[in-house]
Formats: sequence, C-alpha cells, structure tokens
Amino acid sequence: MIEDREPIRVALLGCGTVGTEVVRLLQEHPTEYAARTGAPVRVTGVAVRRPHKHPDVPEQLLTTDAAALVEGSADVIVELIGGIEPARSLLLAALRAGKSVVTANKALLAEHGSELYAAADANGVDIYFEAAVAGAIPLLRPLRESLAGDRINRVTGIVNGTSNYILSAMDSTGAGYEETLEEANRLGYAEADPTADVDGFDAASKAAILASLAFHTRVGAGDVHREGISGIGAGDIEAARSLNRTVKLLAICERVIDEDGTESVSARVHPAMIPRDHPLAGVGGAFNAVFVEAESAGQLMFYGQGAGGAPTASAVLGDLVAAARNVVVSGKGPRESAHAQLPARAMDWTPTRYHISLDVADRPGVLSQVAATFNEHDVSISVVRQQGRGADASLVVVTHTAADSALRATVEQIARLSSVNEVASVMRVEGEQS
Ligand SMILES: NC(=O)c1ccc[n+]([C@@H]2O[C@H](COP(=O)([O-])OP(=O)(O)OC[C@H]3O[C@@H](n4cnc5c(N)ncnc54)[C@H](O)[C@@H]3O)[C@@H](O)[C@H]2O)c1
Ligand SMILES: N[C@@H](CCO)C(=O)O
Ligand code: NA
Repeated sequence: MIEDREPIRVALLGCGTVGTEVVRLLQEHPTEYAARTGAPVRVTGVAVRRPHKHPDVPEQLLTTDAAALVEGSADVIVELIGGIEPARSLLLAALRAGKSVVTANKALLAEHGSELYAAADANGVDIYFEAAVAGAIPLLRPLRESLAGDRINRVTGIVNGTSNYILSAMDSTGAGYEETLEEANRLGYAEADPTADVDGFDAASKAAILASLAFHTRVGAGDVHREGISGIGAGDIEAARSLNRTVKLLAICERVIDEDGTESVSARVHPAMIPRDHPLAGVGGAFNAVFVEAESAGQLMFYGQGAGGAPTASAVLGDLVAAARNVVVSGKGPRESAHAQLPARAMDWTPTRYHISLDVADRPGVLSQVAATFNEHDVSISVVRQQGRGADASLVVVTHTAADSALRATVEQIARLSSVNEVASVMRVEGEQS
C-alpha cells in the first residue's frame, strides 16, 4: 500500500498568496498526491513571519525559523517567500544539504539561477520552477523537455498579468491606470511591490528564464532590456487602435542571425503595438500567453492564468510531485542546459520597427523634411499617413526593420525639426512581417 510507504517530507518557506493555496490543496487531496508520487506527501513544517496570521495551517507545523526547517529532515523544500534574500541563502543551504527545491521565485532565478543550478547539479538533487514564468501555464517543462529536440527561434510572451490587466482595461473601457492597478493588487496578481509589474522588472526576470531555456544559454536579468508601461497613455492606445493594433507589454526572446551567420540572443521587455488579429492580441485581463516559434514545430501558443494563488499553486504542486517522485525512485529531473553560450545582443543593435505619431505644422514640405531625416539614418518607411488639417495635422509613420539605436536617433532628430510641434507617440511594432 502506498499509504504505508515512507512519506516524502515537504517543508514550505513562506505562506502568502501562493503558499496558502499549496497547503490547502495538499491537505484536500492527500490520496491523489500519494498515488502520483508513489508515497505519501507530508508537510512537515511551514515557515512564516507571523504565525497568528495563519489559522488554517495546523499550529504544530508553523515556525518562524526558516533556516531550521531547511536544516531539518525534509526531502523537498518549497520556497514561496519571493525576493533575493533570505530566499537565495535558504535554497543554497537546502541544495547543499541534498534536498530538492521547488520555487516560484523568478527574481531569484534571473539573478542567481546559475549558482542554484550548479548547486543542484553538484549535490545530485532537483530544482523545479514551473510557477516562476506564466504561473499555471505549463511552459518551462515544454521548453526544457518537449522542445529539447527542436531549435527555437523566438519566444514572444505576455508574461505579466498585472500589466496586461491594466493595458486590457485601458484598451477596452478607457479605465485609468491607478484604479486598475489597485484592482490587480486586490485580486492577488501584483507583486509585493507592484512597480516590479508595471516597470517591467517581473517580465524581465521571466524573459531571462525563457531565453536561457529556449537558447541553451545563460541569460541573466542584466542582459534583458527593460521598459515598463507607466508611460503609456490614452494617446498611445488610441494611436494603436487607429491602425487596427493593440498595445501589449511583451517579453521577447529572439535568436538574431547576422548576415555572416553569427548568432546572438536578444531578450527584451517593452510595450509594443501588435495587430489585432495576432494570437497575443486577444489575451485579456490578467491572462498570460506565450507564442513560441521553432524550426520544426512551427508556431506554438501557450495560454492560461499566469498569476493568482490557486493557478500558481497548480504549477508548484506539479513540480512538487515531480521532485517527490524522483526522491521515491531515485530519479533526477532535467539539469541546466547552457551549452550554446550565445552572446547577448545589445538593444542598440537589435532589429526593431517603430510606429511614430507626430503633431506637425500643416504646410508644404513637412513630409519631405521628415522623410529626409529617416533617410539620413538609413531607416526605410513602410507606412506613412497624414491626418487632419491646420492645428490638428498629424503624421503617422511605421518603419521597416532597423537597428533600435538608428530608430531612436531618428526620433530624436525629428523632434527637433521646426515643422514638428510634438512627437505624440513612439512605440515599437511587433508581430507582423516588415
Ligand atoms: N502571486 C502570484 O500570482 C504569483 C505568481 C507566480 C509566481 N509568484 C511568486 O511566488 C512567490 C510568492 O508569491 P506570493 O504572491 O505568495 O507572495 P506573498 O507576499 O503573498 O507571500 C510571501 C510570504 O512570505 C512571507 N515571508 C517573508 N519572509 C519570510 C521569511 N524569512 N520566512 C518565512 N516567511 C517569510 C511573507 O510574510 C508572506 O506571507 C514569489 O516569488 C512570487 O514572485 C507569485
Ligand atoms: N505579479 C505577477 C505574478 C505572476 O508572476 C503578475 O502580475 O503576473
Ligand atoms: Na508556468
């Protein structure tokens, strides 16, 4: 009988939005977890900061001493504290003590992933982190395992629920930024410090993890170009709408191949306009979706809930079953794969496209002045549209692909033209052929 087998002992570090759901589900379905693992899965301790705040957790399991739990008799440590310290030291101590680790901590993995993977490898234990990117969506396991036989060229994702919630509301109801952020907070989507969500730090951590797995290369948070959504206004949303596009905060991980065949990895997070018929355009609310383009598989789309207690707990528990089963059968999960060692592509030299909306003087020669500036920077124009007359005249330009630095320099010079009153909106364009 499975119930009679030696239990797998699990210690939980942190019991907030996600941890509470993990404990609840383990208590609700013990026979199912035992059957899938091959032995009972028993929580032997839960480290928290304030024990009186956790009436649903059996009192004898609660402790404020996370380090003691890590040093204790647990087989698997589940870290749901978040942030760098003390999570990093606790997980290194766990791995060095021969314990497998499950974590949802993207910030930690993006900053110190290599150190943790090396410690897991050296000690013959597992580190699983499916919940760290796109919450409930099975994504990292497909990248690490199912697609290990393919060559991925591009991963484009909506990987921050909070910012997608805000942008979707701005697009559909014209709701304001602050009120939508408050609601995302209340629903448990936002990080402890929501600037991590709206300034793109959370998505950048996830981009680093995705790029590392997709391109078999170590990509850290510092390699990811990052821009958030706090500068997006109603004018940008409207400009996108008038071109049948919508604005999304995208994490883009791309294999860039130069003319001489040299490969590099571009990892970036920024708002971008995408066509309304792009598969990512219909992803609303706090939902996440990740679009993967691979040489043999072609296009794949992963969609679902990327945030919230229960959805994230689903991914954590999937990892826990895998880690616990490996303890039962003396198996091992996948190791870090970083053999390709591709260099990081600087944003300045990354090929992008811009949408630029200009408030211009309505007089002859404006268009040729603007066009000459593009020419000077070797940027070619894909679409140009003049709208309105007199004081309301505006010029909308969508470029072909060029180096991001050349596009930025073009915009800076255009802003100084006497015939240009204001650069009303500048945004990168993604998801269509140039
Ligand atoms: N909430 C989500 O939707 C979501 C989704 C995916 C991943 N994550 C990740 O999951 C992790 C947990 O997120 P959360 O939303 O549950 O955060 P949370 O802030 O709700 O919970 C963290 C808990 O850890 C406790 N804690 C802090 N320091 C501690 C310590 N030294 N010892 C014991 N407990 C300590 C805090 O008191 C808090 O209760 C984070 O890494 C987060 O990025 C969260
Ligand atoms: N704060 C994150 C949680 C999931 O990682 C989000 O909004 O997507
Ligand atoms: Na996931």
